[in-house]
Amino acid sequence: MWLALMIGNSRLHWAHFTGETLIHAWDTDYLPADVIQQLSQSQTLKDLLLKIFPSNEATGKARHGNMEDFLKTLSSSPPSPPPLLVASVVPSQTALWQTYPNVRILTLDQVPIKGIYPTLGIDRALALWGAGNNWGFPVLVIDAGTALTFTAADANQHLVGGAILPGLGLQLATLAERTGQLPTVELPQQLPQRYALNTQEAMQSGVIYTLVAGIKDFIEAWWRDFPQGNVVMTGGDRTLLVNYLQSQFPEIVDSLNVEANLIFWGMRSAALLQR
Ligand SMILES: Nc1ncnc2c1ncn2[C@@H]1O[C@H](COP(=O)(O)OP(=O)(O)O)[C@@H](O)[C@H]1O
Ligand SMILES: CC(C)(COP(=O)(O)O)[C@@H](O)C(=O)NCCC(=O)O
Ligand SMILES: [K+]
Repeated sequence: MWLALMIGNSRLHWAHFTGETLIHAWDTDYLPADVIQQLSQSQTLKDLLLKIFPSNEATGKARHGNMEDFLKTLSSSPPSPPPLLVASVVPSQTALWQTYPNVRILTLDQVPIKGIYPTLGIDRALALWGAGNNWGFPVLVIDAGTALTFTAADANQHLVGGAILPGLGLQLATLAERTGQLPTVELPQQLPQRYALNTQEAMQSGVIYTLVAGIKDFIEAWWRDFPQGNVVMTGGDRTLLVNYLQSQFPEIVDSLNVEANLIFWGMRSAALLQR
């Protein structure tokens, strides 16, 4: 067994693999440096997972099923800390994981997309590779994370390019942080009223309606250039975004694939290629 860790700008994304099979994926907050040090001494998988499973329910909520049940099902454990494959877009966080004994850090040159520019985020490259392997190329990946990114590759698995903008959460947070009167606002579960009559809903409306319109525009432009092109959405805000899109442009959602684990598929494939 082995663990994959994708370090994003908001949090850590984990996956537990047995060989090529993804058993379980979950997210946690960043871990303090001393906890990472302790992980190196973890003798069993359960031991290790208990350390990286935060007590805080909200941040530790497993993507699939319940973590407690999952831990109970673990029968065999390896004798030493399990191999850890790390990909990161946060260099200060990557540095903390260098101490882990059985660690491998993925780099951009290990992702077989052609025409990659040197500063492309490895999360974007891995998600693109994972999506193309599963649905086929050409493919456009929309990653609704801290930043929202569009990343596309053509039928020859060559990078077409993409775009980066502040994600849903970041747009709202920036408004609250950089103004004198705007409050902290959560993302609503459903599409709000476009014409809001209070500040919170006005912020939600502005951020959500413009982002949804922008996503629709990117997807339509993609289909003009690549009529057979696939579109895959991932990232922490994917479900909310699909809800919003569904209310306004259901025909777009019909042609959209939504997958939480794209980056892990890319990591699995990159790991296999390196062997
Ligand atoms: N527990 C959580 N912690 C942080 N972000 C969360 C959480 N649950 C949902 N989100 C949403 O996920 C988004 C971040 O997406 P994610 O893909 O996890 O980020 P990254 O990969 O950049 O770390 C935030 O904008 C937020 O709205
Ligand atoms: C665009 C990103 C900040 C997205 O990061 P995320 O929101 O997934 O944490 C990351 O992919 C990155 O730092 N990219 C480097 C610049 C580029 O891709 O061109
Ligand atoms: K992202």
